[in-house]
Amino acid sequence: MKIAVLGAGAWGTALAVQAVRAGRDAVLWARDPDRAAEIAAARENARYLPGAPLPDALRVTSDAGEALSGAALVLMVVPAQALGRVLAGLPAFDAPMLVCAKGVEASTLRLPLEVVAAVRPGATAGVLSGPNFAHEVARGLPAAAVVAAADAGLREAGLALLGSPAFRLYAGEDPVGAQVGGAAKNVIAIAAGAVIGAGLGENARAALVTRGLAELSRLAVGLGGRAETAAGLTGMGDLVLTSSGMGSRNTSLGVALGRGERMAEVLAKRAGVTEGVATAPAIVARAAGVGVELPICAAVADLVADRITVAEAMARLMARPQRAE
Ligand SMILES: NC(=O)C1=CN([C@@H]2O[C@H](COP(=O)(O)OP(=O)(O)OC[C@H]3O[C@@H](n4cnc5c(N)ncnc54)[C@H](O)[C@@H]3O)[C@@H](O)[C@H]2O)C=CC1
Ligand SMILES: O=C(CO)COP(=O)(O)O
Repeated sequence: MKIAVLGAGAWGTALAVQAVRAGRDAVLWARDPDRAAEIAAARENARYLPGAPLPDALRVTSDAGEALSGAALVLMVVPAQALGRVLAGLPAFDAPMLVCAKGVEASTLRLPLEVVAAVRPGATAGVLSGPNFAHEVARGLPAAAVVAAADAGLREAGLALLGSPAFRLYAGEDPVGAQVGGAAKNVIAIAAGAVIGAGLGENARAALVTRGLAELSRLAVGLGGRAETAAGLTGMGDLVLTSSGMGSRNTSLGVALGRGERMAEVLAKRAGVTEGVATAPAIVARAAGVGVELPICAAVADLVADRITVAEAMARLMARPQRAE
């Protein structure tokens, strides 16, 4: 059985390695032919996932038709802001897909599966999400994630095709909650990093992570998802992982901002995507549309737009009216 992995960043590369480990015929698609050739020749994705050798059986191509031909499952692993454009440019395919991006499309305020529905109406799609740093999955270290989809066949196929002893997959029936968790945790992680960078302490970080969880839970419910999903791998699990240390790009960006660096300087130094930056204002606007307030995400949106400092953002959050937890 073949799995096509579209997007050769860190996570796409790690998932392609995982697909081979799970016994599948895996093909990794990179949009740039030179990059695809470079990865195939070096047997390593030196730019996005250095130090992770690629198994011989993994094929790398820049031809999307070749990647998709005969695939039983497609993993969409381009960043959230590129998902719609990439989907629109693909040739026709029938295989179900799992979107692995975590974010909200800034131009439309859509969650990833809403992007799929708009660009590829009728496609069977779900999400793969959970606390998973790419480099650890590539090494085969133990990890768990959720295949969340409305379609039972896709949930079963995802678990059967991609799971392995070190990559434990759970079926999830709340794709909305899973997508909100994946998107919001990136934003909250920026806040968590920012307070650490600014020297505001571990108490502040724990408070932000916990109240951030309340934000993502409220929004999941506001968009038709389930509150309890927030307590699972795609909510609390990923929020804890992402907010815990410099292994996260979102947290490390927050730390740099907390230390007083400007956004332009921070972004200029990084090669990969930091999803929380574009998602912060988008998720706040999307939540406002359903009457849900996200004060921490709103503070991050102001922070990444260089409108306030970390100290000002924290002061604003601390000055909110007292209320029941
Ligand atoms: N890196 C990780 O540990 C994990 C990442 N994710 C999510 O997976 C998604 C992809 O992240 P990474 O693989 O880490 O990204 P990355 O930063 O390692 O690489 C970005 C990839 O996206 C490609 N790309 C950028 N703009 C594009 C465009 N307009 N069209 C097509 N391709 C484009 C780049 O060429 C590159 O291959 C994100 O939504 C991220 O939140 C999810 C779980 C783990
Ligand atoms: O999604 C991730 C972990 O689950 C990766 O987080 P960062 O994008 O912050 O590195």
